[in-house]
Amino acid sequence: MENGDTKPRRAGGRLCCLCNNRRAALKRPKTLEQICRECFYEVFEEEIHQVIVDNQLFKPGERIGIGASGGKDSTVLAYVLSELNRRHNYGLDLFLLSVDEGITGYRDDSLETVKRNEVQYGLPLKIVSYKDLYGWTMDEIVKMIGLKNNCTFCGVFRRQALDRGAALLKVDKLVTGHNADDIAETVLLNILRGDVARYELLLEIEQMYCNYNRRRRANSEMQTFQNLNLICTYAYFKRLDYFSTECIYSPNAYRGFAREFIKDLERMRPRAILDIIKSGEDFRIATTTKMPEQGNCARCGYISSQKWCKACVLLEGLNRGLPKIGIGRSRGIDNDHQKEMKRSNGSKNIESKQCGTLDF
Ligand SMILES: Nc1ncnc2c1ncn2[C@@H]1O[C@H](COP(=O)(O)OP(=O)(O)OP(=O)(O)O)[C@@H](O)[C@H]1O
Repeated sequence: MENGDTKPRRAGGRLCCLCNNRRAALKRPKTLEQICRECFYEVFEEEIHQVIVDNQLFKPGERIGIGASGGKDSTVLAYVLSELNRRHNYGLDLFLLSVDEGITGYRDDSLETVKRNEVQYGLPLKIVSYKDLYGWTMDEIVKMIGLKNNCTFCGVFRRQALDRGAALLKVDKLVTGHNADDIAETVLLNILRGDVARYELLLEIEQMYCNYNRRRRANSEMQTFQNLNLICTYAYFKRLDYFSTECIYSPNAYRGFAREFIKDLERMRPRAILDIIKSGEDFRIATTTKMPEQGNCARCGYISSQKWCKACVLLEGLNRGLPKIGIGRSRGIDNDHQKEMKRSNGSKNIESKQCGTLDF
């Protein structure tokens, strides 16, 4: 995600619109009100609390995993959730869950931040690694396939690794720190790609709160996301300990363009991001459009609309030295595999290896 660690702009010498007492420190994009730091903390935290309550996201006694990358969003999420859990007596058992993709000089450093967060917030931490789950680190994958398409491997493996880690922790739900900017980018990118099926699936998956329901992500009703600038401001004012370096393997120019475009729009109209998300939510797919049917991967059991899930397809390609299998639009294992095997004259049985070494 974009590094937005800019110092928040001062809102002149005006008084806070909410308390009428302290000096205003920033402007809220939603209401354009000038507010002070203390009122900002309260509004920011209570907005999240309200969404949790309105959508009955959690039940007392539940075990909740927090996807912790060490970045600002998940650090703010972990901090705010543990504060709210205490303040409002949610009665939740919170855990940090990190995925080590095996990216030297990036993830190893950010994991050090998460280890400090473990102590600072008193939340137990579980780390699962691509090496243990799939037998490959991202460093090794990039060595084999180069920089092009490496984000596809990383994204697919991470999504599944988070689910596997959640199963190991026996959590009832997994929450991630996707912010409003991430969601708006995804809405825009999928419209630009004309990929409606993926669009719906991503909207479902890339929500700040995903209900974790063993091997299957249920539809979440959570539809409110905090804006990236506000998250940066919150982390900056609160002096939270987070890691803010960009991944060394993520050139992803197309997403970068969408990000810059959205930022420009936001500068002109602060509500732009929320409006893009709203449009995404209101977007209805024509009933004549064929949607993928969701089932389970025949090999590892993970949620999949194809015979094999994307992670198994990609992993098979890596293990066979045919890493292009499964890259690009999802046409299913049979199609991709046949093409790649034709090219390589291969004749091995595709269903020969298990996906990863850990079971659900
Ligand atoms: N390696 C990881 N381990 C655990 N959770 C992760 C990991 N990478 C991403 N996530 C989860 O997915 C969310 C969105 O991912 P994204 O790639 O935008 O994260 P980031 O920019 O590295 O960090 P952040 O979103 O925390 O600022 C994160 O907030 C986090 O909850």
